Amino acid sequence: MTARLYLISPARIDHPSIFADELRAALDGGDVAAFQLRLKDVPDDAIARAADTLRPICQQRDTALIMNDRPDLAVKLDCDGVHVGQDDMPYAEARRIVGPNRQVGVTCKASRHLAMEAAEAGADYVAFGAFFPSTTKQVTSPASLEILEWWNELMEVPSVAIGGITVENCRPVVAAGADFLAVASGVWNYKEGPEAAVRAFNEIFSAHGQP
Ligand SMILES: Cc1ncc(COP(=O)(O)OP(=O)(O)O)c(N)n1
Ligand SMILES: Cc1ncsc1CCOP(=O)(O)O
Ligand SMILES: [Mg+2]
Repeated sequence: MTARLYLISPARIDHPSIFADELRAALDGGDVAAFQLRLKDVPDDAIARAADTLRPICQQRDTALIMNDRPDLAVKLDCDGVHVGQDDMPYAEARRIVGPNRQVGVTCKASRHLAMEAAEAGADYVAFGAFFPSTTKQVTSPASLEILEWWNELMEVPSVAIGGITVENCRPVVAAGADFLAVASGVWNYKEGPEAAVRAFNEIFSAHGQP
């Protein structure tokens, strides 16, 4: 399977209707499997405004809308899933809140043990990282490519690679077998703009899939 892009939102979206144009442009650049609304320290009503504006854009393009941290808001705002980290809540609690029909992804940092645990419990994907220094989040768990190779060899549950991934540095992550590359800055701050970034990532994914 070739890798796919998992887009992470900027940490703040102060004007959802302006950001909507940026998101549309990014998604026009090519395939994006998922878009995660990751608004940190933002009031619920602002998260709701952003979700309501961005949901139809994701739906039109078959991009799953994933809520970060908050399974309650994933349900309330009709998202396709939720992502929870080790400091947010246990997988089982997130699953109980969202039910069986929404996706639950779990941060597993650089830990084989956390990933096995999450997969056995029923997570829809496990996220490993950080693979590179990130300007979006302080990296506390540097991950190496071996964990992706090991996971890809042994397990069916999809893996997400995250942390400082860019068009320029992503090739070894793709080659190591990551199913999804989760990217924030590498898309929003790409020198030629988000649409060009999504196009460039997809060109790399397709080239890797060629015999
Ligand atoms: C796809 C994906 N992977 C990892 C994370 C990080 O989650 P977490 O450790 O809970 O940190 P915050 O993003 O909440 O700051 C993620 N959000 N998405
Ligand atoms: C949320 C998160 N978790 C580990 S690194 C990271 C930030 C991802 O953003 P970027 O692609 O800009 O490094
Ligand atoms: Mg979190």
